[in-house]
Amino acid sequence: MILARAAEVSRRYGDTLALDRVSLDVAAGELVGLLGPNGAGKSTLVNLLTGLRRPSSGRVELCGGDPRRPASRRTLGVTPQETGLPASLRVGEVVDFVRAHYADPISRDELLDRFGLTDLVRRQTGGLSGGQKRRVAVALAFAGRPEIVFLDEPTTGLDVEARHALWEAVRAFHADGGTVVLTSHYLEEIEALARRVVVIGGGRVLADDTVEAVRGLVAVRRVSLTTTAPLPELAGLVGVEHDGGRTHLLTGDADGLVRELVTREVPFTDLEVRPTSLEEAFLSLTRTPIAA
Ligand SMILES: Nc1ncnc2c1ncn2[C@@H]1O[C@H](COP(=O)(O)OP(=O)(O)OP(=O)(O)O)[C@@H](O)[C@H]1O
Repeated sequence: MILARAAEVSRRYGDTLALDRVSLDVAAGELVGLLGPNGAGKSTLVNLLTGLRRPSSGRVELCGGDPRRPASRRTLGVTPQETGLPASLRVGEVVDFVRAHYADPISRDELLDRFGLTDLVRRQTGGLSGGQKRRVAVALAFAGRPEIVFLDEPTTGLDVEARHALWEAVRAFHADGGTVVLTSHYLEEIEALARRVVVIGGGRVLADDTVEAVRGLVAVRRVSLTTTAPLPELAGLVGVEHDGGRTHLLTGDADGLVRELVTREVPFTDLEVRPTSLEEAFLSLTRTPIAA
């Protein structure tokens, strides 16, 4: 059963095309990571699928209906990228307030325990640290025993220990049959939780595959050299850039590329091989057509 679906969805904000004909199906029981750099369109996609915004064109569905209808959202839990908690309420009071919206909520103690918040139950949210607030915001998505949860960058601002505790809670929800869609800038984070990763860049789905396959796509290296000769056709190139007399070759197999440069007798000086950032890897993916 498909719980969330985007079909050829585009979304514009004025002149900005935030999503460009994106299609995505999330089946019940899946844990899907949306990976992409800043401004890729991840939050926009989450906002459309959770009914916070309308697509400019295309269709979105949540639990078989229009996400903007409250009935479709009954079994939905969301933690948006930014949340505001009522500063003067205690953690326990906020949890109870959210629980009160649902017919069969999880018990307060269980929710607090799952997210390691039991010690904070009497603390006013205004006095919590950024990481503590984030953990409360994520926990609230689970208050109504949702079938599907959308978590937009859930671990932003969390230290390593808190991040791992949160991953554990998400894994437990998923192990019980829950469906999760989470966004992240980090493949490592998605790898820790999901098998399926959807890479979004420039408002498009660049890849929708296993974490292992995507790791191969984004493990791009930059081989820089100075040469006066025109370059022959080289295998495995995902991008070429020129700047100030230097040529930068982006490739998934730097060793193979260097071997090829040598065997093809390309004259070069000042060879340099370095990893690209994920951001650069995404840019090269955006420029290179990738078989979906
Ligand atoms: N309300 C808005 N008004 C105008 N432009 C917007 C709005 N929301 C998003 N955008 C633009 O749409 C594009 C996609 O933004 P979005 O927030 O969906 O990306 P993202 O992948 O979630 O990025 P980040 O990782 O930085 O949160 C960006 O160019 C952004 O500036």
